[in-house]
Amino acid sequence: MIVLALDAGTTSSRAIAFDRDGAVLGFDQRELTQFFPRPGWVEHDPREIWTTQLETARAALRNAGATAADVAAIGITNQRETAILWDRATGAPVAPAIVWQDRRTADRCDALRANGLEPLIRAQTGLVLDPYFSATKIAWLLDRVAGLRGRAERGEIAFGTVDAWLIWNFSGGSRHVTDVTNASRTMLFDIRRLTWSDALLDAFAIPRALLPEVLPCTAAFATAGAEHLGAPILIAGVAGDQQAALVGQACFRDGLAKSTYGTGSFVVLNTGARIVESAHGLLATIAYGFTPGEATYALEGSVFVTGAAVQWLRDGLGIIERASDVERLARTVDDNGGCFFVPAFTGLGTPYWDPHARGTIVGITRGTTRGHLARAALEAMAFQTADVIDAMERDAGLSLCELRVDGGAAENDLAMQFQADVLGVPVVRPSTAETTALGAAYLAGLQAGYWEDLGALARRRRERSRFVPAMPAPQRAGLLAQWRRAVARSRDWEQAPSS
Ligand SMILES: Nc1ncnc2c1ncn2[C@@H]1O[C@H](COP(=O)(O)OP(=O)(O)O)[C@@H](O)[C@H]1O
Ligand SMILES: O=P(O)(O)OC[C@H](O)CO
Repeated sequence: MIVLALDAGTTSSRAIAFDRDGAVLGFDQRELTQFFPRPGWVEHDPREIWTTQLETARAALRNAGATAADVAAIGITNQRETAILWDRATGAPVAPAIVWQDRRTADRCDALRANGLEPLIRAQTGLVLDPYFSATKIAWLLDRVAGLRGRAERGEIAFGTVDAWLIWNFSGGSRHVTDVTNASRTMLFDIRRLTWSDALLDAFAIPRALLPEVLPCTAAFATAGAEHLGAPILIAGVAGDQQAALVGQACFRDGLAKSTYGTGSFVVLNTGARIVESAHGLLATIAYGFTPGEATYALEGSVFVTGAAVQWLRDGLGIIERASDVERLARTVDDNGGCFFVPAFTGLGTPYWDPHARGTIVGITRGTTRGHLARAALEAMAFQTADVIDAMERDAGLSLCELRVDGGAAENDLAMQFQADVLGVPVVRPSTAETTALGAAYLAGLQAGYWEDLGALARRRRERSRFVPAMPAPQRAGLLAQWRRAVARSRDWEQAPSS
C-alpha cells in the first residue's frame, strides 16, 4: 500500500506517492499559470488548480506503478490564504482565485485598522491585519461581483481555501470542509475556541453560510469519487503547506522549528499548547490538530524574498544561468568583501513589516565582483532567517537547539553553512527533500492507520546533512550588526507618488 500526497502550491501542482518508509515511489508536477491583471494583483484559475492537481495525481500513481486500489489514503497540502468562491449548485467558481500575495485589499486593511479592528484580530486569530489573509479578499469579491452578496446570504455560494476547493471537487460537491490550519489563516477563525468567529464575520460583513466545516488535520474529509482516480479513496489528512512541512520535519515538540527556503522563506516554531503573543511581528497560528477541540500552536515568520534574490541574479542581472550556479559563483570569493544585499523587492516581512522598504546593496567598492554579489544574496537568506528566529526566541522565551530546513534553496551548502554560522545552532537537512508532501502523507497515513503514531514518525526521521556552526561569536555578532545597518538603509524608501 502507498499514501498519495497532493501539494497544491503557488506556482505548481505536485503529487507524490510515498511508501511506508517515506520513500518516493512516484512523482508528478504541473506548472500553474500566474495571472497579474493589475499591479499588486495575483490571481489563479481555480479550474486549473483542480485539473492540474487531478492530472498530477493520476500521473504520480502511474509513475509509481500503482492503481487506486493500492492507495491507503490521500493527504492534501496547499498554498494557504488564497480565496476561492464558487456556486454550490453548479460548482463553478464565481471569480478567479485571489492569491495570498495579492495586495488589492491594502486600503481596506488601512481603513479597518483606523476603525480599531486590529486588536480583536490579533486576540482571536493570532494574525496581523494584512491583505495576505483571506478575509478581506472574500469581502472584496462580495462587494465587487454583481449580485454575489445576496447569493452568499441565501447560502448559494461556498468559500474555500485551496484544500476545500479540491475536496469539494474530489467529492463531487458533497463535502464542504477544511482543516484547522487552513482555517487559522483566513483571519475569521478563533484559534483559542477553534470555531469561526462571529465577531470577525460581522466586522468583515461575511455571511457565515459561505464557510466550510472545520475538521482536525486527521479526519475523514471526503471520499474521492471513483471517476477521478479509478476507485474511491479516502482523503484523510489536510494541512496548509508550511504546517505540513513542520509535520514532515517531525517537529512535534515545543521548541522545534523548521525553515522552508523557496521564493521566500517561512519559519515555523512549534509552541505546543501555548499561543504566544508576539511583540515582534510574528504570527501565532495553528501548527496542527489531531482531534476535535484540540490544537498545537506555532509561531510563524515570513520572509518575502530569499530564493527569489537568486532568481534575480539569474534573470535580472544575468550573472548566472541556473539558480544552482550561485553557489559556485559565491565560492569564487572568501567572504562578502563588505557587501550586503537586502532583497526587499516587495518590502520587508517579519520582523520589520515595512511595505515601503526596497532592495538595497551597500558596501560596494571598486573591488566588488559578481562573486561578492552572489555571496551577499546567499547571506541575505541566512540573515533574514536569523532575524525571524531571533524574534521567535525572544517571544517564546527559548533557545533553538537546531533548525530543520527544506525547500529548493536549502539545497545550497554554502548558504546552509552560513545559516548555521549566523544562528550559532546546527542546521539540519532531512533525507526526504519533499518535506511538505511528506507531512500531508503523514497526516493521511496516521488517520488511515498506515503509520502508528507521532513517535513512530519521529523515529523514522533521517538526516541527510548537518551543518555545524563554525564561526567565532564576535565575528557573528559583527556581521549581524552590519546586516542590521544595511536593513536600516533599505527601509522606508518607496514613497507614494506625489499628486
Ligand atoms: N542551489 C540553490 N541555491 C540557492 N537558491 C536556489 C537553489 N536552487 C533553487 N534556488 C531557489 O529556490 C527557489 C525554488 O525553490 P522551491 O522550493 O521550488 O520554491 P517555491 O515553492 O517557492 O516555488 C527559487 O527561488 C530558486 O532561485
Ligand atoms: O505555495 P508556497 O510554497 O509558495 O507557500 C505559500 C504559503 O502557504 C503562503 O502562506
